Amino acid sequence: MPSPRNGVLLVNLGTPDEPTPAAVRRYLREFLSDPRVVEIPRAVWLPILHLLVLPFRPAKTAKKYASIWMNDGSPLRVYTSRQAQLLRGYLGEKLKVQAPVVYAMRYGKPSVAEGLAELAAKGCDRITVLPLYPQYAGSTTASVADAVKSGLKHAKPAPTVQFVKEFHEHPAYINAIAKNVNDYWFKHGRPDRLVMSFHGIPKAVADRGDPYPVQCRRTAELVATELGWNDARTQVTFQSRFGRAEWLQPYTFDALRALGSAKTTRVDVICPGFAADCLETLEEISIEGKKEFLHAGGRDFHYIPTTNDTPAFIAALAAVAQENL
Ligand SMILES: C=CC1=C(C)c2cc3[nH]c(cc4nc(cc5[nH]c(cc1n2)c(C)c5CCC(=O)O)C(CCC(=O)O)=C4C)c(C)c3C=C
Ligand SMILES: [Fe+2]
Ligand SMILES: [Fe+2]
Repeated sequence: MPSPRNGVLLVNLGTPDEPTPAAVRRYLREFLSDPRVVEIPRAVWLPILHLLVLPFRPAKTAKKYASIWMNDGSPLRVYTSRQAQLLRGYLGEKLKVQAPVVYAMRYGKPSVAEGLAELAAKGCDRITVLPLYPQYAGSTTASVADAVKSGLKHAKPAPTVQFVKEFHEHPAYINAIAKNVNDYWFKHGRPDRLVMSFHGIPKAVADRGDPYPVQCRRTAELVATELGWNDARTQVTFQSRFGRAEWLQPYTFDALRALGSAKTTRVDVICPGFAADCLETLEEISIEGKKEFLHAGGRDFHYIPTTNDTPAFIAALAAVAQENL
């Protein structure tokens, strides 16, 4: 019997191929058609999506993507692909675990099915799927699980799959976030207030039992404690509200405006729920959030880049992957 061969599949959300309305429309069509993402009856949602969202939103969103685009493409893709490459090296050299690591995107390319096929072609029959979402949410994590299930429908023989449901309180993850903040503060000094901003979800979804907000608050508490800032200087907020329904509160922009009005001298913002910098951090927080704070009367705004390809975060991914190999 040949020994089983491990492989790791990192999965992130996905991002447009180009910062153009057409590419953004393709991306949003796939993303927002997922019933895990918009939990309203299809007969109600699909007409709204096709008549009110897809004709208008892509042009606006494409401009935002253009403002953060990197030489090598969308930041989310650039960092996710670096994470896969660095994790492969880390597992092999530091942990002596020979396991191919590939990345996939839940929406767009390379798809989860393609990632699974690539690992199968490398001879992997035990696959650890590591969604790059530290906090579990139905709209993100469970949607990756759906894609894995359908991606393996025709696999013969199907590999054994270990699915990482969450790592929101893993010590190596908490350490990577705290170290990133401390390194930043060592270079740039400390703020008066630290805002930890997480992507929101609809309040109704949370009320139906999604563990996401509890996990976000747990992560924030652990990071704050690690920093010695588990007190009134730190606050947790939720960003990226989509649509008119109520989302998790407090909203990040409201909090930034309130801090500005209170003449807070300096605010630093971190986004611990994002494994990679992306539109939601680089445009919404670093550009728009800064404007909100400064226009309201704040003086100094710092967005601390997320952990991206920092060694401590790669070590955290390696620890999480290894525990699930
Ligand atoms: C980190 C976890 C995320 C959760 C939870 C999440 C929920 C969620 N998102 C939308 C709608 C949109 N999100 C968009 C972008 C986006 N979202 C996440 C992460 C989470 N989303 C990331 C990493 C990104 C950035 C992608 C990139 O290319 O950089 C967008 C697209 C941009 C836009 O048009 O505003 C939408 C739309 C919903 C509805 C939802 C939960 C119900
Ligand atoms: Fe989102
Ligand atoms: Fe947004």
